[in-house]
Amino acid sequence: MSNVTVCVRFRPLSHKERKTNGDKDEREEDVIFSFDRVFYEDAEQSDVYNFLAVPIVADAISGINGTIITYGQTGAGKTYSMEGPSILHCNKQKTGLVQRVVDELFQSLQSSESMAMWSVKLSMVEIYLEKVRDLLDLSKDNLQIKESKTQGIYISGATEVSIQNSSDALECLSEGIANRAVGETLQQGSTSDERVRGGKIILVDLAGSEKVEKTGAEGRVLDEAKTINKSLSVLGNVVNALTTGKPNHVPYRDSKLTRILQDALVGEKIFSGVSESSGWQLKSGTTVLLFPQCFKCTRKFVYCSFRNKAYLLNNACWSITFLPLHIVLILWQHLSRTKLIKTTPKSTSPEVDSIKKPILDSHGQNDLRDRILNKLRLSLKEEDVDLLEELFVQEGIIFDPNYSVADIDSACQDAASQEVSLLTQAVEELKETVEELTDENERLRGELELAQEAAAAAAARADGALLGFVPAVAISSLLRPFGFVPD
Ligand SMILES: Nc1ncnc2c1ncn2[C@@H]1O[C@H](COP(=O)(O)OP(=O)(O)OP(=O)(O)O)[C@@H](O)[C@H]1O
Repeated sequence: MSNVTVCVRFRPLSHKERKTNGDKDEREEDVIFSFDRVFYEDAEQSDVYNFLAVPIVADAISGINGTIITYGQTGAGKTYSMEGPSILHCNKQKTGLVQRVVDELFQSLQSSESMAMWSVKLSMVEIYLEKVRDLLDLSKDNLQIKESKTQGIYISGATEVSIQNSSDALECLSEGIANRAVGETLQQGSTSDERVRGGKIILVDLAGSEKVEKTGAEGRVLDEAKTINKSLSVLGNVVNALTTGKPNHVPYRDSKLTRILQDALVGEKIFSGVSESSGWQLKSGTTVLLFPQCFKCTRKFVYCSFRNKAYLLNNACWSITFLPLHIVLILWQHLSRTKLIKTTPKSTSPEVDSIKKPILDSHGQNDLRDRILNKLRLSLKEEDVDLLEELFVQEGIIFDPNYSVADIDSACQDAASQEVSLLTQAVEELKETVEELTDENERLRGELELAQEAAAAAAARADGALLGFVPAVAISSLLRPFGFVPD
């Protein structure tokens, strides 16, 4: 059964980060996401592997494809999670996902009788400026992505190294990594009798999109950043199309990344008997999205939760000083929709159960979130909606599992009317101020007129003695051009 799992991993702060701002509480606001699993800074590599990769290896051996994608800003820990400190030389505790996947794969294959005939092939490619480069043969710098009935999506002409054991695999991976891997694919196939069963594991280290914003990059670096952004945005569009009812127009072909990941993301119409089922599902096995992060401060609220797998990440936060937050949010929005494709929740471990907080089901939660925010946006400004979000979170309205949909709706209305009444009060206060100012203006005008009359009378008395009668107004207009202004 298809499944998309979304995890976040917080790495420990480095010594320098601790010195600069690690001890300070710089939080202005919390960021709250929900994930299938949160790995905190004390999580071991084995915890991450056991949760997200073990099922993928088991699926691959049964001929089901699996994909692990890491996404995050520079220095967040993508490579550490994937490869550990070094693909070849690192202690057991720090060994990354790639090595563990390889070890487990060979152990399982070698111990499985039904897998007496198997073969494992490994390819490594990098998508660079929308060209697929072969990291095991750098002369192949523009490989084509093709599709066949038997193989599904494949990279035509990519070097496939036959691997007999895990140390061969790691040597080969290390060679490819030295050629600067962005994406890595590890493919395993097996044959038995006349049946051919192939499972593919794709391991992807997505480049971060923040580079262009933070560095003001130019030239080639800018081109690089733009293509990275484009492929991330196409990834979002693909997931969007799969989840929002236009599966006939899924733009897999708009980027090399999505084309390669098509098997992992593909939507497939499910037929049940003679009647077509309503849903679209992922055809492949598990796709895992791992977001490595630093455990730092935050500025904005976000929340989402998923059916039977909702986690409240209380007080978990990170710095947006270098986080391309809007990119993450857009991606996140797509990812939360991805969850809607999933039809059968997987059972989770007791450890996971102990930290999770199931809320509403994914449809309910997403509908509810959209409804609340759309309602508020109709009547309030964006900043006000942000404030209300803050209020909701502080009051625990959104996330308290005891709140019903009706409670939340009514809380939303209360908050909106509270906002309206504050605004009405402000208008009343403004009206009073305007009235006071009008009165003051009137009073000043009166004083001015009196003063003008007095001045006119005095002038008339003086002129009358010499010239006879001259109207006061005429005197005042004669004197004004010379700067005379009566008190
Ligand atoms: N979970 C962790 N535990 C201990 N150290 C970690 C952890 N995650 C990352 N680190 C350390 O943090 C630093 C940055 O990690 P890493 O190189 O994996 O980041 P990255 O996301 O791959 O960055 P880039 O995109 O620049 O390659 C490294 O020194 C790494 O050893």
